[in-house]
Amino acid sequence: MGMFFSRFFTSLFGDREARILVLGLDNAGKTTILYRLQAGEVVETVPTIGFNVETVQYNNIKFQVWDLGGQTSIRPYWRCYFPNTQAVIYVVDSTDTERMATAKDELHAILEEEELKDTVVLIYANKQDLPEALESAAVSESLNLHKIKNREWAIFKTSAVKGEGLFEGLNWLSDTLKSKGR
Ligand SMILES: Nc1nc2c(ncn2[C@@H]2O[C@H](COP(=O)(O)OP(=O)(O)OP(=O)(O)O)[C@@H](O)[C@H]2O)c(=O)[nH]1
Ligand SMILES: [Mg+2]
Repeated sequence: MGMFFSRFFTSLFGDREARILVLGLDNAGKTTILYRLQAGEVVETVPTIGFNVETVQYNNIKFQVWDLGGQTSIRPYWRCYFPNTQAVIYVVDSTDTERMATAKDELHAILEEEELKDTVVLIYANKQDLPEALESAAVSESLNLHKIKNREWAIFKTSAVKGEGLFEGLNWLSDTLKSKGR
């Protein structure tokens, strides 16, 4: 009953909440994206050891955005943050062709996780302001996105430094979460 009323009031007043994890290899631009979304500015970052968490209010959803460090040695700790997550934003450095295969493996490992099986996945093909950046179709192919089954996903080209594509992606995410009644 309590649950019913809280859902009812949420749909009436629109203050839905969603917990989002921002994952991806180190240097992909996760922290830059988090602060671009939250504060609208480019901050100087250092590699994240642990996490940053901020609230981003968008389209009547209060997103609780968790940005986790992506270095190889700390990736095993991502799983500590998996429970109760509605969406994953997976960030790829579109210029890092050398590590595209690693980025693919990490993404598909995430998609296999039981605790994340109901999550929606938004992929940001980041650093599009750089001339050597791969197009989203090439990133999509390198990451084997066509193999993703039984889950909503989308890829957006982004530049965290220019502030491009980020909110388009978040828009897709909020629409998708709303249509799933999350
Ligand atoms: N040119 C360009 N550089 C970017 C972009 N996004 C991030 N960067 C740069 O990439 C570097 C790494 O960015 P971070 O946001 O710290 O990367 P991260 O994914 O949080 O890395 P970890 O915390 O180690 O996992 C920084 O020098 C950023 O300024 C972008 O869209 N374009
Ligand atoms: Mg970081």
